[in-house]
Amino acid sequence: MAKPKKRRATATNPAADVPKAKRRKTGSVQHGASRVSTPDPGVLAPQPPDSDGPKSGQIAGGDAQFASPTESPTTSPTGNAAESTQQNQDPNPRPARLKRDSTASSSGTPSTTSLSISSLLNFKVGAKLPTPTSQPSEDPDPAPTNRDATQPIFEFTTVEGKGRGLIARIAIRIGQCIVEEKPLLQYPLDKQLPDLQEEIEKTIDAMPDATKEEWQSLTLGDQGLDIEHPMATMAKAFALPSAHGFGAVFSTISLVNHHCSPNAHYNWDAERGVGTLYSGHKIEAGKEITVSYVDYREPYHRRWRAVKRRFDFECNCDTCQLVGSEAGQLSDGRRTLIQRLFEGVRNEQRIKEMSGQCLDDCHDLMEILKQEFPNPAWILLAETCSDALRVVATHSDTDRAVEFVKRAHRSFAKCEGLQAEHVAELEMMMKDVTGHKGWGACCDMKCGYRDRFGARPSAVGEMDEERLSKKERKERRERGKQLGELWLWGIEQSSCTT
Ligand SMILES: C[S@@+](CC[C@H](N)C(=O)[O-])C[C@H]1O[C@@H](n2cnc3c(N)ncnc32)[C@H](O)[C@@H]1O
Repeated sequence: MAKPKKRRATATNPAADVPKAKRRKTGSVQHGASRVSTPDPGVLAPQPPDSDGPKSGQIAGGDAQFASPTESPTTSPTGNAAESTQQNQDPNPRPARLKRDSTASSSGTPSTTSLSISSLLNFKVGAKLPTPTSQPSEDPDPAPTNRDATQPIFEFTTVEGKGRGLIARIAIRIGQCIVEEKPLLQYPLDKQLPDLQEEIEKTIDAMPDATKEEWQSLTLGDQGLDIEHPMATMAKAFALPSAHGFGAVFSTISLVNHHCSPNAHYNWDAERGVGTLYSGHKIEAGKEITVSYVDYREPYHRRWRAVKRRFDFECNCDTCQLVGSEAGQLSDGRRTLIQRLFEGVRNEQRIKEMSGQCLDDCHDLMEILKQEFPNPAWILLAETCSDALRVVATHSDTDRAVEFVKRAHRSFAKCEGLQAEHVAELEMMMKDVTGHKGWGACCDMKCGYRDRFGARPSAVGEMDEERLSKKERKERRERGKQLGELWLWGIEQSSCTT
């Protein structure tokens, strides 16, 4: 998984969005899914074994924690998958195709620095993060967590045309934590192979035996490895983005294969220094668990090139196999549109001057995403809610912001867990939405926002509900819901005035 690129990197989500309070630094390895502060070059972080020994749910001796088949929190639509991406990576990642001992341990606590990873969420500088609670407040449909689980819900199997992969042993619910684990090691992605080789050798030498074994079990031979820099090429092949500009190699998560319509989502949790893998939608027993190594919103040819250039293989996933067919053309058309819409709704000038259009576009995005990913790409839906939140926050529209922040929180929580940094930020915003970094950024009374978006209309009349039949009450509620949706997205319809 060499060359991870920035998570959710977009032209309109610059590092400047990151709250200053969260741009902490340490002298060495840095953690945080996508933003870099200045890393101390060349510091690799060997991961010492947990002093407490293996915990339940870990791969023996290690820190990977799995969801338990016995745990069954309620689930609902949620979070999927996306790109875990970072762009400054190695050009020649090589796949390693060797068996691994699934009982080996992962380990270690990297020295951490925390950076805000919320490329889509803008929080005011100096805002204090809440301590994440076990359940999101006011979330009627909380994301399941399985962090204390005891049994793996997947197994490692050979997958045709891909080498090893993770297969669901049992049905996995939407938004379920599949695994979270500490990395075996981390390294700066911009290191050149000779330097990296040297540093990784030192790091491995310093590893406890159990960790060393896990590292070795990732690959059992030299196949695909650069003879002069075998360790470095191996690290590049298995790295996922961790702190900005750094890659992390995991005992388990690094073995998840790529798909252009993935069903799981990888995230780096900077606060805790762990990688997490959450299911993006229901995964049936026997199905492969996949993530996307690249920005899968792109059409086929761009994805193909990105995978080839950064990871040096040709994707054979179901979505890529549509190429040349009508379905493939439709998919490409939708993804091209999805990309354009994302770009448009993140353009600050446009948010200020064409807020109505931006909100419309967010609404269209939701619809197209649902068409393109019938198994919902929840991470993309979550991002869309965040984008809509930014639009309405810019214009100090509290009513809509409250709604979007709830939706974004719920979707992100299911993709990345309640403890993820920006999920915690959203949770705090749910208490005070004016804490959004962009709150009130547009003070221009000529922007037209107020003309177009009025206050929330009362969805239904004053009629006494008790006089209605059950059926009428139900219809009325449905109608109210529809009107609420139209209002939320600023969609003008005469029926709104019912
Ligand atoms: C990080 S490794 C994943 C684990 C790997 N399957 C193994 O056995 O070590 C990435 C490699 O897996 C293979 N792979 C992953 N996803 C694939 C896909 N969609 N199509 C073809 N090969 C894939 C490629 O060889 C790639 O270089």
